Amino acid sequence: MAPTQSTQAIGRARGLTSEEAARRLAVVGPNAVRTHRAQWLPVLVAQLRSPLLVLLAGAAAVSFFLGEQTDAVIIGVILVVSVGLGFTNEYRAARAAEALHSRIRHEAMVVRDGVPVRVDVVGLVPGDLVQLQRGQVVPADLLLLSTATLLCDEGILTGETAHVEKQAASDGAAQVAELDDPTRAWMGTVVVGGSGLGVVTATGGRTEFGRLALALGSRHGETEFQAGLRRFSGLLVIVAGALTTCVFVANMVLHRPLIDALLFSLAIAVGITPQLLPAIVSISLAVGSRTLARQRVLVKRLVCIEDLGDTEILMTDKTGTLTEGRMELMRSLGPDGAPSDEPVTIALPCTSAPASVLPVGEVTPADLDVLDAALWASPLARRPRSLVAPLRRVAVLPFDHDRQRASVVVEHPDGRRELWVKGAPEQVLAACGFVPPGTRDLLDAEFSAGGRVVAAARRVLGAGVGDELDVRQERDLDLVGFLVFSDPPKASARVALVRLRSLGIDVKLITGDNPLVAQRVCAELGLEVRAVATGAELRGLDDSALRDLVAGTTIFARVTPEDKQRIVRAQRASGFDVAFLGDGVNDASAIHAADIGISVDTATDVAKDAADIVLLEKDLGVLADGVVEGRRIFANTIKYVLMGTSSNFGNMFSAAIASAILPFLPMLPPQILLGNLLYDTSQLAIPGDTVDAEQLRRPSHWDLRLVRRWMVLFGPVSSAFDLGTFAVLLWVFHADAALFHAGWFVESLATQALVIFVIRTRRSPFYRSRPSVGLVVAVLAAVLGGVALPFTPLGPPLGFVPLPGSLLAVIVAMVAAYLVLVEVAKRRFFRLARSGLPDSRPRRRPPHERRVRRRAARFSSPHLDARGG
Ligand SMILES: Nc1ncnc2c1ncn2[C@@H]1O[C@H](COP(=O)(O)OP(=O)(O)OP(=O)(O)O)[C@@H](O)[C@H]1O
Ligand SMILES: [Mg+2]
Repeated sequence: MAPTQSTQAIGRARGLTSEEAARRLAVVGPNAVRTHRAQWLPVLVAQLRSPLLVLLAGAAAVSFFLGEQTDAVIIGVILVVSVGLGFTNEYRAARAAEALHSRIRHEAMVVRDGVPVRVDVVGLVPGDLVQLQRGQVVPADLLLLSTATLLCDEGILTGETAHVEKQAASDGAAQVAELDDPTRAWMGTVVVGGSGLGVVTATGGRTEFGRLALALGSRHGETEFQAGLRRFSGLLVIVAGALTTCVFVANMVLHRPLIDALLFSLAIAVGITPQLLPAIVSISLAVGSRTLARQRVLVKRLVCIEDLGDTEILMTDKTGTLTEGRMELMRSLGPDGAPSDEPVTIALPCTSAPASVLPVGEVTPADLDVLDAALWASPLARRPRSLVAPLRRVAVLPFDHDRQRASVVVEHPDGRRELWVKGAPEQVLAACGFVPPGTRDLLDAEFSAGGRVVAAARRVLGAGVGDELDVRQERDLDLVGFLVFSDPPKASARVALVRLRSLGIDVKLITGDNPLVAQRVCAELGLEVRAVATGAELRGLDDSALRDLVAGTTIFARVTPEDKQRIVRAQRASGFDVAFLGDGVNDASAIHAADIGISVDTATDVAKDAADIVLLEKDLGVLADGVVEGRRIFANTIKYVLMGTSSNFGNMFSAAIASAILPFLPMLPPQILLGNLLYDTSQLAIPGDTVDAEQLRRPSHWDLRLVRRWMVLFGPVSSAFDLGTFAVLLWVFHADAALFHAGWFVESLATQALVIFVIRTRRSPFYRSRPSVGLVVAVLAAVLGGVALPFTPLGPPLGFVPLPGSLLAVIVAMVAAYLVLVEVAKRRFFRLARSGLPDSRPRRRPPHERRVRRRAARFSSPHLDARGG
């Protein structure tokens, strides 16, 4: 356990001076458990970590000393260029990720030089005085100096869902802190109620949370997409390993020179493995994140873009997303529906502003939430404002999303005390002693009109009663009336909903508001509602009943934060990829529970923190753009994968077979590597390729089985074709080794590079889909370069001779025939794939680990020593 700061700190209500804070920061380092600085060394090391490259370099070195200098040098150059290519692309992407990270700031309220200032959480040092408020993530381990009904959710540390009540430390505070010590607030936990002030005792890696986060390692958890990539690479490694071994053994049996056989088999293995896959993915993501940033979507981690593309169900809140979110008080009504000032009067002091903001007249908009701010600003509140100004607020029980009420004990100048309550009408009526007949009908009519309705009620207290206020006192109230706020549907949301539907995304509404209001909003926006459920209906259900209900329901209304989370879980449990969009404290746990958590720049800390994606604007249209971008990236990555598993793979496979049959090696190791390099370079244009509109219409999913079936079908098609080429070369052109090498080099490069035009689209024939200019240029350049090579001065050292015109003509014809063959096979393949083939979904990561990682992203610094001690 961390040693506590001396209790003298309690006396230092002025906090640290800026100089002292800077001095301490220099000593203890930033308050971070991660670094997001792009570092070139690890990127380079990752490039070199491929055992294949190391083996190949080793073998080349050996052959250098055995006298094969030219070969060895050529291989060396090709390897350096390959690694350089991967490195520059990956590093550029890492820089893009760094830039992205710096755009999302996390701050805490800290007292420095005697005044409260906002400080980047990374700059906190032991001894800093930190203010805590509902919705905040505790920015460091704290010893609490004062609290006001401070409640923390420590689930991130303890795994328990119960909220923990905190209290201020007395002077003789224990020197050793235990996790269950109520006078401590721990970094990474969430303030769910009340407020407090604490002094920082530990930062960064020395906090409880820091230890937990560091134990997980600094790498981010895999997303579904990355897991898919990893399994795919694993598949290829196995295939490459088996093939290489066979080739090597066969060549040994044929008494070929050891080094030649080794170099040849290694070159084949290099040819098969998709070395550029990581680079392709990184470029796609970096380009995608820049595009998204322009569309006002910030992605916390690059890889989340692809998961965004997976979205099948979007669960969203109402206020500000489907509605304008700019509230205006329209009416203040008595219980009978007649206009009355009284409800406004009662409601005004029931704000979440701390009780210390006294008298009531001094409440400022900064202390208020949207609804309360609208109330205070309303012209209808002019007279009531002067009525409440002389009142004293004795005690406050702030609004919370579970009970959906706010209460306050007010004292009149003559000493009379009253309990004033405002909140969701259902909740306030439940606490009223008598409800006049007709009131519920009045209420339903107001709800159906779609506005936000809040009820006000009161109870007279005995003299001197009410210094302390708790929930049990919210009873036997007299209903005073209702406040009706307008919150009109957003015009842009209608268009966005249509777009989301056309993307195959099912939109559902989860709100704390009344079901009739939710229905009205959906009706106005044209969102088809299958069924409506309220939080109360869900609470009695067990998991499987809940899952069934959630599956068929569009609107979930009057839900608590806990309900929101359960709904998201239940929806995911039926196997769908669920995105959740919300901005309040009450949304944070649901954001965490979703596959893709989405929040808004203006959201509360916790919501923003829990999110993978932050919208600079709360707008569904922007989100639809993000989904499209995610799918585009995914589609392009899959193109590369399918490419790598068809011709490229087939060519290497035929070379392997041919090596066992031919009297000479079918291609020399440097030639294989060079062809591979040219091919790879042309593939670097894939991330910028266009994607057919129909491919963007469905959620994207990794389907390893599809890839495997593709490989099994197209590998042999390509190989069969190669064998045909061999036959032509040997028996028609009577090629010797050099001519054979040159002929097959050109033919294999042309087939494997050009086939992208067939594979990149599911349309048939392929020319009905237009590729990007960049791709066309890159592929043609690679192929023409390959064809020209034997005619250049580079030809002879590489072991090529110029091709006769007749052979070139035959190769052109064969390549054309090959493309037609693949086209036909492709059509059959996708027809088969469409019928049947249930999706095999990968297992998901344990949610808790994911939460720790997401929260750790908050405590990230661009400095290398970020791990702090
Ligand atoms: N400041 C407040 N004081 C009193 N009652 C409030 C206040 N804010 C909201 N309410 C009541 O509580 C209900 C639930 O509000 P809450 O903010 O929890 O819903 P929400 O789930 O965030 O809704 P949305 O989906 O619109 O964002 C509201 O419908 C309203 O009746
Ligand atoms: Mg909300």
